[in-house]
Amino acid sequence: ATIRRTEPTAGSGDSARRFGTQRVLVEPDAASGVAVMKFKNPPVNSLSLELLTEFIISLEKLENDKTFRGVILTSDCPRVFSAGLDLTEMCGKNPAHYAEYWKAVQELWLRLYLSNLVLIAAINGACPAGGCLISLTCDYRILADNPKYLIGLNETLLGIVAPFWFKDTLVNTIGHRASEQALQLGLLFLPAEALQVGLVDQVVPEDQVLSTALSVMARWMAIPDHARQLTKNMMRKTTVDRLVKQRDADIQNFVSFISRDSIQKSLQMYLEKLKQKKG
Ligand SMILES: CCCCC/C=C\C/C=C\C/C=C/C(=O)SCCNC(=O)CCNC(=O)[C@H](O)C(C)(C)COP(=O)(O)OP(=O)(O)OC[C@H]1O[C@@H](n2cnc3c(N)ncnc32)[C@H](O)[C@@H]1OP(=O)(O)O
Repeated sequence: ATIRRTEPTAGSGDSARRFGTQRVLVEPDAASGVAVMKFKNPPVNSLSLELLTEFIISLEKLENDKTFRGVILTSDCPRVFSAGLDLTEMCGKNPAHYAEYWKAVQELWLRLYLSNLVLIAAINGACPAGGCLISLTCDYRILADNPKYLIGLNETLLGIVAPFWFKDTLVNTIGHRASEQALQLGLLFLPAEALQVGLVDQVVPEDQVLSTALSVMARWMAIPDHARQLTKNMMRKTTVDRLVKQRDADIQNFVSFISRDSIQKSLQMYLEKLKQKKG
């Protein structure tokens, strides 16, 4: 994927400078050590190969810069946090493309789930499937209180299956029984339901999502990094290791599953339905 970096905006010092790429805007505040990362892949922030690649690059840059200890993930697109994996990357392409795409999805999850940074999701829009997965990798989730902003792993509604590491991430967050129902039924939760089941940690009015994320961040930043990071590692490493041990097999599984005629048909029909919704 070709990555175009954005120029820093004119400002009065580091904290006023923006950086990032075409699809991932980064607003750093060096003074507080917190950066706000905004996905900008209109119309719905679908996780295309380009967006995944730019996300990984931007995250790596922040991880390697000791100035930053916390990142808030949010959307620059109105009403959608992320529509999840890009269905056009999984439809009508060849096995080599599917393999490359899946490797990038794995890579992003691995980096996010064990990130040394404090990650907070400021969920300011709809958050299905892969979008929900991204938020689940964070240490804390704040969802805007809007009945249109549904969140959940809805893969079964598309006729596909959430991979085991999506499932593990959900189980680690809301527990086994709730995950069993949520995954099989492909549940998309309203904000109040998401809060009740523990899928998000707070639901706040839409105009307070970012300010709430910043004040929650201050609390997490007050904890010494080494102690917090070791604790996070202790909680999450077993889950990560499961995928690391079988990364290639997981790619092969994905490629053969997604290449099936029946799965391709389901995905095409789902995409068609999304397009028809407008007309
Ligand atoms: C047993 C072995 C198992 C191995 C594992 C195998 C397989 C598992 C693989 C993957 C797991 C999958 C994870 C996923 O994330 S799949 C994606 C699921 N996403 C969704 O279901 C969301 C679909 N989108 C929506 O519901 C809505 O778009 C929205 C996000 C609620 C926003 O609604 P809004 O009304 O604002 O927009 P539109 O619906 O009009 O959409 C605008 C435009 O965007 C296109 N689009 C929407 N979502 C996607 C997407 N995910 N990918 C690509 N394109 C998308 C939509 O078609 C419209 O396009 P148009 O051309 O008409 O403008």
